[in-house]
Amino acid sequence: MAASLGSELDTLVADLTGAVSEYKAAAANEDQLGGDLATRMKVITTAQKIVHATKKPEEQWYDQSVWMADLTATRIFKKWEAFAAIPAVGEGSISYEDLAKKLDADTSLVRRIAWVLVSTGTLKQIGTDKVENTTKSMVYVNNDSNGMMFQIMYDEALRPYVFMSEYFEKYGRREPSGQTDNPYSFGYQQPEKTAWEIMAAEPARVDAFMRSMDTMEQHLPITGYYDFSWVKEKLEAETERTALVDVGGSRGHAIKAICAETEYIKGAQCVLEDLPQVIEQVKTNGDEALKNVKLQVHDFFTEQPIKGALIYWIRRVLHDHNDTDCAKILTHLADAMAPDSRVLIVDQIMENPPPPLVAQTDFCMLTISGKERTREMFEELVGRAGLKVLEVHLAKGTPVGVVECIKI
Ligand SMILES: C[S@@+](CC[C@H](N)C(=O)[O-])C[C@H]1O[C@@H](n2cnc3c(N)ncnc32)[C@H](O)[C@@H]1O
Repeated sequence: MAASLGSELDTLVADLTGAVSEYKAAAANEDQLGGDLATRMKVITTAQKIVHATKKPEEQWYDQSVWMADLTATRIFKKWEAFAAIPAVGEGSISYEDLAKKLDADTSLVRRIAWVLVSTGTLKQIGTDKVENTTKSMVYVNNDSNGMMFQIMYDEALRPYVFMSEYFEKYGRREPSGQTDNPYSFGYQQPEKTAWEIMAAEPARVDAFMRSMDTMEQHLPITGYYDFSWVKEKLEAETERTALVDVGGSRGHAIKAICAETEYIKGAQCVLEDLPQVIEQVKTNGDEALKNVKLQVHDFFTEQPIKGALIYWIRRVLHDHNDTDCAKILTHLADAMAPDSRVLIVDQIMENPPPPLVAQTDFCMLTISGKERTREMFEELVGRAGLKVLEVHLAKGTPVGVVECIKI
């Protein structure tokens, strides 16, 4: 071992010991503000650095090939409901033979697929002929939202990834910019359609996608990192004024969270905007917490109908779109703003360079011509719409933030 590697490992091990202490302290305090998540991530990233430093360059393909097999084996077992056919954690094991009978498959085939998952720790083998679930494999049982997240990434992103190099051969080495003719539609061999049109043809895929969005929600806090209190005084002086318009607000979950957090922003002062089918669904759902909220059908590529609201809130929308389309969306908001209005863009704020989970999200958005953005990219983007960034408010322990903008 080279001396430099030895001292690098010593430093990393000391960092890891420190990170573990911080994590234990944060976990003991039950820090609700994400400190627990942040300190846990530090343990993981430091441990990964140790592995990275120890691994030789010529060994990288080992992991890459193992992950390819693991992804595929996991997807097959999930589709076959094999994880559900194995007793739940703590309830024992099943022989490969009995599992194969339940799955109507060859025992030898079931064992070979399971071995990949045993090798990566997803499943545990007992002796030579039995297998049991682990807490990791249990996420693939019963439509668990984390398992659905894996499924959606495998089903929706992997095929565009596999064909992406061919895409660039055909369309040129350019960032994709269209709703159609992007790596997603190319990968699905329907270049003339948008991702949503392709997915909509199979209701089960749409259902899986919606479930995965629920999981995303758990990782992307809505409240707790932006101070709405400046709105309070304004609303006391102008009782008729719209407090908040949620642009592309979907089920109204952000409005509910903000009203609950602030109390001084009332549902009746909020407007939920989305496409007709979404607003129709919200009406059908009849959510009691949204009963006073104005439901407004609106296409954000057209003129904003609610003028002079205090806040135009636009969350997890811009990363679906290229810069030209985002500038159009933001320009409609800028045109509707009063001098004291603010646009709050809520999205991931990428670091440069981004950590793996954010880099992969950006890469995934590339398949549909969307992108994640750094603070500088947001500054440039909002400038194109006649806005300027006042401040960026980051949610502790997550890559999410509010980009607070005013009119220039
Ligand atoms: C990724 S979701 C984000 C939903 C919500 N803002 C949130 O934070 O979870 C994007 C939303 O934009 C809506 N949307 C897509 N195109 C739209 C358009 N042209 N006009 C208005 N809403 C649109 C979708 O229906 C969906 O509800």
